[in-house]
Amino acid sequence: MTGDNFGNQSQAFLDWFKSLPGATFHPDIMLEDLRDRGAGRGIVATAEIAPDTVLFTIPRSRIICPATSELPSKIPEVFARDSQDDNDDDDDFSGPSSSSSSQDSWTSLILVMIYEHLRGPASPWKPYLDILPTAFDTPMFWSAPELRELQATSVASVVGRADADRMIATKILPVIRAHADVFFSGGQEPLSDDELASLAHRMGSTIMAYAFDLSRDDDDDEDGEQQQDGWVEDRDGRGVLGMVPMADLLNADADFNAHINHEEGALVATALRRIAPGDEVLNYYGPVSNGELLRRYGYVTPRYRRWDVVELPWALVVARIKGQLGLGDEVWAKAEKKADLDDVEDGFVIEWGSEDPDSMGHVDDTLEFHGLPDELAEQVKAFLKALRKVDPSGAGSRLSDSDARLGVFLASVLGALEDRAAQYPTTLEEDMARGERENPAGRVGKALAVRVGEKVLIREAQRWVRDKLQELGPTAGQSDEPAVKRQKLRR
Ligand SMILES: C[S@@+](CC[C@H](N)C(=O)[O-])C[C@H]1O[C@@H](n2cnc3c(N)ncnc32)[C@H](O)[C@@H]1O
Repeated sequence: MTGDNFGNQSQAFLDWFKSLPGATFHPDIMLEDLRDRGAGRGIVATAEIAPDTVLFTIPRSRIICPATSELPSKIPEVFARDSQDDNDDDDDFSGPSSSSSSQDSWTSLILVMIYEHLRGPASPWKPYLDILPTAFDTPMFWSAPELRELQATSVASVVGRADADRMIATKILPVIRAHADVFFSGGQEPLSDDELASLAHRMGSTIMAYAFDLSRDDDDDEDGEQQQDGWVEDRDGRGVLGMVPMADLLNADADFNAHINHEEGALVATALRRIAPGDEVLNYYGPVSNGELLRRYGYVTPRYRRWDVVELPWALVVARIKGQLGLGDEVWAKAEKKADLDDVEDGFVIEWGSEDPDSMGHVDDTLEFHGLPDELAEQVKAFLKALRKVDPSGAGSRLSDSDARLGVFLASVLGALEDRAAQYPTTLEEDMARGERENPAGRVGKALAVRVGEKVLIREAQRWVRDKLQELGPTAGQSDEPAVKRQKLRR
């Protein structure tokens, strides 16, 4: 694309990066304009790259964080150590934030980023700050009609705009107002509250999509090998957060070819496998659903569907068990008391059960439903056991053998999944037809992709349950739903 400053800013950033003492940048990679596929800037290989090649190195001293910015030395009381030790409510930009004035790793970095931004050319990170985004596609910035397109998806209830507004009002604006001489030291006009709040939103969203968790130590992961616990995402929003120039220019997918090693003095990007000329160098943001990817990063990809999730409320399962066994509230309450569970989970996560990427960053492309959560089965089992005791001649008499109990469990979950699907105002078929008819671009297209992904997951979970019911025999769970052969889905 021509006629804008995009290429010049990329070049200025690259020149600046290469000039940093201790930084390295492999000659066979380059920054690329990927806006035509909605991916901003990215890094691509210009020649074949061998596995384990060091792609670039960022000295820790060049990361933007409270330890490297001069801001904490100017307002030490705000960054006092003991106020940052408390990470309990250190959720993320849109998550719950304590009402106290103490700063956490999110708000500390937001303050640092605002300070460095307001310094303009005086900031040592100016060429880097110039290429960070000013607008976002995360639902935090969507209009009401756009948000409605998210329907009953997992992301709809966790957009977090109000929490972010509250955090900015209680932890960011008061600090800037109290230290206006520090934040506006260049003699510029102080910004209004609205301007500052919008700047804080911008920095918070940048951190959400770009910052790295610097407290992660993967010394034993120096060769990019899979760690004992599997792949760890680079940004989990806890610990010490920092903005890592160049590392955060890597886009990501569920199938990826590069990894950022957190070494003592530097962060080092290495190739996990051979990268062909023209291929994009891709990082890994963790096994997150497309809904979560949209919430944090503002994009979706077909491959991330493998980690999609749907929350199944316990109340839907309970309603189906009660309906099936003809139980009133009173008997159910007695069973609940009898079951005497420490915690009754009020929802369960339905997911495909897909594997993590292998040690070279590969995932296979099949989507296959692997089963219901064990915790859901355990909780239903505990209630059915209790029912046998509190209502032995009624519901209990229909729960005497294990197949009967399994049938009730499966049929209830099948019904609950149907009720969960009905919470979305449109069906999967309607969504797919709309996708084919309109192929909507932008935010509406992303919302459609998230809800189609969730509805396909529900449909496949239903197929799996029907198969299990079928195996139990024709009368199991008194389901009159036809059995449908489970199929493997291909991307
Ligand atoms: C860490 S940054 C990566 C660099 C970014 N492309 C840029 O131009 O600054 C993360 C952001 O890049 C974009 N991104 C990352 N991976 C992507 C992908 N596979 N497809 C589309 N956009 C992607 C999203 O906007 C995301 O919020």
